[in-house]
Amino acid sequence: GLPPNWEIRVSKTRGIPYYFHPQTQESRWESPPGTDSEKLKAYIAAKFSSSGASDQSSKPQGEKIRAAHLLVKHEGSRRPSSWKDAEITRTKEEARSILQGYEERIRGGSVTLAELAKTESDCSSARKGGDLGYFGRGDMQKEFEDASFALLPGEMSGIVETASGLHLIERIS
Ligand SMILES: N=C(N)NCCC[C@H](NC(=O)[C@@H]1CCC/C1=C\[C@H](COP(=O)(O)O)NC(=O)[C@@H](N)Cc1ccccc1)C(N)=O
Repeated sequence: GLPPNWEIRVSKTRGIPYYFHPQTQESRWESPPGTDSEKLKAYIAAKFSSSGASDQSSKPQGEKIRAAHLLVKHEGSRRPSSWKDAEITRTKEEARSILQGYEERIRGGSVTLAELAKTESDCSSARKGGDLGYFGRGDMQKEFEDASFALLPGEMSGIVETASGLHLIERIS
């Protein structure tokens, strides 16, 4: 797979995959150092060969993936309320630092995303450890979809922002 926080995206102009690092906004054609190239080559082949041209529009429509997420909402969320909190008043920056703490603990191996999501996620999927089941393109908000589909199974995203709030996403399959 890719080193953490790197994503694979498809260049709209050249229709080929490139590597993107959301936190630094860095993008590059060649894979970042630390990439497990055998696994990545297999992933790219699987992901882009079936659709011929690698642009997303010709992607087989049925492709579904399964992912879990941990959502921390904030005062600017489209629905600042959840099973945990009738009225969510934390700021977006407070939400970000909370989620950064969770991300460090998960990457450090002391806790899993599913365990934290159960008690901490502001999404109703918390009761299932954040598991959203299978979904395809067009089901989720675009930022969430793009981040999820760029993950290899077993990989976790960095912090992803949607109108719902801030998420950590782990692709299951
Ligand atoms: N499986 C699907 N197709 N379910 C429809 C998803 C709708 C989609 N949702 C999102 O994109 C975000 C990312 C993941 C969760 C989510 C938002 C919200 C929380 O944010 P809020 O809406 O208060 O702003 N949780 C949900 O929707 C939950 N039903 C997800 C879920 C819960 C339990 C089991 C399965 C799925 C959207 N297009 O808005």
